[in-house]
Amino acid sequence: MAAQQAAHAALESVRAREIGVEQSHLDQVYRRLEEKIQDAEFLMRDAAQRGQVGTPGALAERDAQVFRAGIHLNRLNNEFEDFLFGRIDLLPGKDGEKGPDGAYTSVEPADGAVRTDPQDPDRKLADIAETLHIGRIGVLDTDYAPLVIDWRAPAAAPFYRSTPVDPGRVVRRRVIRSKGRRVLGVEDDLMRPELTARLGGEELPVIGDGALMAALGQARSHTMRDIVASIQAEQDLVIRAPAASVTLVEGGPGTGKTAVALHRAAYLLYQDRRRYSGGILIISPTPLLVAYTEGVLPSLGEEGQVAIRALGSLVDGAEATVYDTPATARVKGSSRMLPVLRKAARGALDQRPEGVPPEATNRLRVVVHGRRIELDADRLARIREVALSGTAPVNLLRPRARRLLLDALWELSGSGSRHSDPQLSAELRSSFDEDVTTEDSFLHFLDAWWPELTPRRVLAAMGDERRLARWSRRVLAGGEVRRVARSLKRDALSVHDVALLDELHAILGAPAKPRKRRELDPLDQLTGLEELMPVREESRRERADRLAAERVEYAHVIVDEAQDLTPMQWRVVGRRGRHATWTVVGDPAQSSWSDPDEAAEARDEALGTRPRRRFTLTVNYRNPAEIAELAAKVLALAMPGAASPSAVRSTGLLPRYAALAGDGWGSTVRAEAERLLGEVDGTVGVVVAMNRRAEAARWLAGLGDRVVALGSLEAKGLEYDATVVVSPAEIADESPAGLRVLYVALTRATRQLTVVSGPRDEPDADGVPDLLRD
Ligand SMILES: Nc1ncnc2c1ncn2[C@@H]1O[C@H](COP(=O)(O)OP(=O)(O)OP(=O)(O)O)[C@@H](O)[C@H]1O
Repeated sequence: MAAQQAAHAALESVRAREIGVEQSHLDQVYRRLEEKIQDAEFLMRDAAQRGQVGTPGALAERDAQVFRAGIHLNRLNNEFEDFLFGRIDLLPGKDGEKGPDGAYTSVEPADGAVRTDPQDPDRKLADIAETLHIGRIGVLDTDYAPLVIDWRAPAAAPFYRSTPVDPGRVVRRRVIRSKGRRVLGVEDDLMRPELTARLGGEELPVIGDGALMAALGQARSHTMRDIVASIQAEQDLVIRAPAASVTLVEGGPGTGKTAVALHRAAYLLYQDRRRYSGGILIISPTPLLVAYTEGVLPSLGEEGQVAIRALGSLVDGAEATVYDTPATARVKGSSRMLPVLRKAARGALDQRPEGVPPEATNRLRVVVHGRRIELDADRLARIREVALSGTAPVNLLRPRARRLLLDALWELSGSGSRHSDPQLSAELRSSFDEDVTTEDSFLHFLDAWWPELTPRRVLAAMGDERRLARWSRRVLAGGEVRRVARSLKRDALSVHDVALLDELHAILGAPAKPRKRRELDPLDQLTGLEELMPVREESRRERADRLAAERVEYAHVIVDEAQDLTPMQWRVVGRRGRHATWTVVGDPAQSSWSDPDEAAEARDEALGTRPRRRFTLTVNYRNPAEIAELAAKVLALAMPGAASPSAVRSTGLLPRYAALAGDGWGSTVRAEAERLLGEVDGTVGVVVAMNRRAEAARWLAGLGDRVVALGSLEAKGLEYDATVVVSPAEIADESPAGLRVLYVALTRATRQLTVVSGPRDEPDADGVPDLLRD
């Protein structure tokens, strides 16, 4: 006992000493940071004074200097919770080369770095040649020696990549825990345990183990944390993969796909800030997942250049707030909607704007040079047909239609045949056109007969079942038409409607703005150049501005939960990254889309022929083994033969089963949620079938904000300390992809899981539902 106490005391004293070592390094770092802040502030003041000199050169230089110093100050002033979090002690490298961050570049140890102890041939000896500290941003000392290496710099890679199997130069890898300016603890991993390594003449001490386990065991909040201090080797390979083309990442629940995607965005910006000034877009399936993840990039010192958007918020001015039934979603998400939308975009022209009487569009009557000329309904229909031939965007065809109307009126007027002199004839035509196009009756007619269509207007027109049936003939079945039309009658949009709006935007094109009369191009005075009209009515500059405002494209697109994108959503996403490089992360076993083959085809179309690199993540960092094992039973049903990721830890806490008590779901679920709130420090998620969302929120009323109720589709990507999954059978029966959705629901907990069963679950005497029995 006494010996044990002595050993413990000795260990504690080494720990205290090592914390002291890291504390003095952190003090040095902060001293240097303060100097740099002072420098930056000096630069700002200096620049302000320079502004008073007033020569154009000095002003430009001042602006550039203020800009640079401002960015610098901002980064330095950013209060990072754990600014410094890692350290590696390295053997000497093969060559003596140093990189831009001041560290040696060689990955392999120098020959002879490890030697045999002359006194004990079984003992290997080595000296540490270099110690690097890793942090959120790089800091150089006044002599350019690296005080802290940015976690994204090449020299930091061994901190993440080194393993006992493939240690490279790393002997000891240390995770440093700190808060503000205080070092709280250190955790070491030995990469070469067989070695007796010396640093400054003393044997290298090793403190504890399990920095990763400590990170995984922490209570969860409603926001995701970064994982910079514990990125694992297989994850690091993805984060630092070259961005040349498409990086495809697959992995089961909890393997860190979302975390890796976010860290990759920060890494890419660090690597090539100029290239990614075009922006990085991260696409999330739900606003809940956006809210959960959006704090991670600022914690990595990256903001501004990265946009995280939910699929339902990708179109400006539209926001998805309601859900479609699975059957309706299946139709709206399918690429079968494409021909329907194309027909609708042209067909919607027939729909008169509100308050416009029928005679306003089935007859055009104008008075020119004192004569009345009229085009009847048949003639107008033929003109529309000619104008609409081809696949050009409907709104860009309005000038062509206008031109065809003028041609027809001119022909009817008979004026063309009156003069054989081409020049005279052309002059006459031009004055004819001018007369007609300034007449109110013509302008009103054109607005009513060829209205500028907006995506919203076409979508609303599709809410008329008869019309939709016409536009979707031979594409959609009667029941499908009914369901889609009914869903489009409501005011609110679903995530699938937003994709339809974006597609319609592409089909319609932005309305061409006619120029003001005084700006008319001389070319407008010519005849027979219908095809030029769209270009002539809008200058090249205007067009460029319009296109820029119309659609934002990004330099890199990251798709999270990619397995869930419908074919129509892949088209939306594809339009935002036509010239981009891509990172696509997902898990087919969690797909809530009914036809994965159709979605894969659409994905391939969006990604084009760009070469792809594939990665697989294999370790589940979220669920303890006890929960992962239960989820694997559902995986076997949902995707027979698919491999489960291996859980990295176990808690000894088996999932609990509760059967519905006498007074209904409310009291059973509430009691279970209350019990779990008492057992965990963090959050509790209650997952129910989508149609029970509203009542589930009522069951939990008054229990506080550590507990939330979620529909099965909303649980995607999120995690909680404990979860209650309500009626697996109801979730599984919700849609053709129900078993995969249930697999998602069962894999959200980091500590505890309770499954509550109702009669539909056919629970056994222990409350275990039929679906989860062996
Ligand atoms: N290297 C790591 N160190 C510490 N925590 C990690 C690490 N990798 C992943 N985690 C944690 O594991 C959990 C799961 O990560 P994440 O949500 O990124 O997984 P995922 O693969 O996207 O899961 P899902 O497919 O279920 O959405 C998160 O809490 C994350 O912080």
